[in-house]
Amino acid sequence: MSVLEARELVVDIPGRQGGDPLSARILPGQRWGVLGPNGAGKTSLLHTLAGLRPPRSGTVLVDGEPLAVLRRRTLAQTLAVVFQERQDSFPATVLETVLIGRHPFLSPWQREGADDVRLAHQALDALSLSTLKDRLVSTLSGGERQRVAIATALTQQPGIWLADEPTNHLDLHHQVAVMELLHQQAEAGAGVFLCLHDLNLAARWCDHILLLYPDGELCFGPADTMLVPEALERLYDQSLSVFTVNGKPVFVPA
Ligand SMILES: Nc1ncnc2c1ncn2[C@@H]1O[C@H](COP(=O)(O)OP(=O)(O)OP(=O)(O)O)[C@@H](O)[C@H]1O
Repeated sequence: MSVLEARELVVDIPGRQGGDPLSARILPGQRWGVLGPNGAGKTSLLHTLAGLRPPRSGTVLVDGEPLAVLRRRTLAQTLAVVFQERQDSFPATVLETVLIGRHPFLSPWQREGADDVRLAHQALDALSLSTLKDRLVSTLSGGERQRVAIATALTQQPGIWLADEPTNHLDLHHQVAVMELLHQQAEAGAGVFLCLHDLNLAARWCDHILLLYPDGELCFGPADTMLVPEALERLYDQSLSVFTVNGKPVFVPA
């Protein structure tokens, strides 16, 4: 189990002055959803938390250690990133790609062992990809590639998930399956941090919400305190109608 912490973190958004510093801890078992309009800085925040982009100021810590002093290998054994965009041009099969999730645990030139292959097959099964295991990733549909990316992260068995729009390209059934999978990961002790565009997926599956405004203003807290129509209407500059289904709010454009 791992803790991801942002301490007085200001993300470096080119051309943006200021921005609220973020001080928050993503604890084991928590499911965070980041909401905000296009260009608000969700991806930049996620990349900064992953150590892929230097912050303008402040620190990111994993288990109390600043990213700057953590070995990349240790970080890769702890934290998985599912990117919004990816290049799958390298000619590799689905199984070979998913096995990349085991690489942080292998020494240089070490081949994957039986346990690594078993974990990869489990992940393929969880994402309904087993029948595609020998296909070249470059031949897959957008939604199938998205599921390969999530299966690769699952094979990594991370304590912290950073996923940028993990339901991108997915049909309704697979959106629900992926959100359920992330819920199970949290129940097993992972911290989950997601950028989302779908308010209703966030309302149903996230227990913490971070609202990110285009000028860098932010606020966060338990989901039921953040998913307030007035706040969301200001966030998206869009009037909303709200219904309640199974005890959860459902938002539709008014
Ligand atoms: N390398 C860069 N150079 C210049 N501008 C950048 C760079 N990276 C990000 N930006 C700008 O920073 C802002 C935040 O981008 P980011 O991708 O983080 O937003 P987002 O909230 O994830 O948007 P979306 O919902 O469209 O995915 C955008 O205006 C973007 O154009």
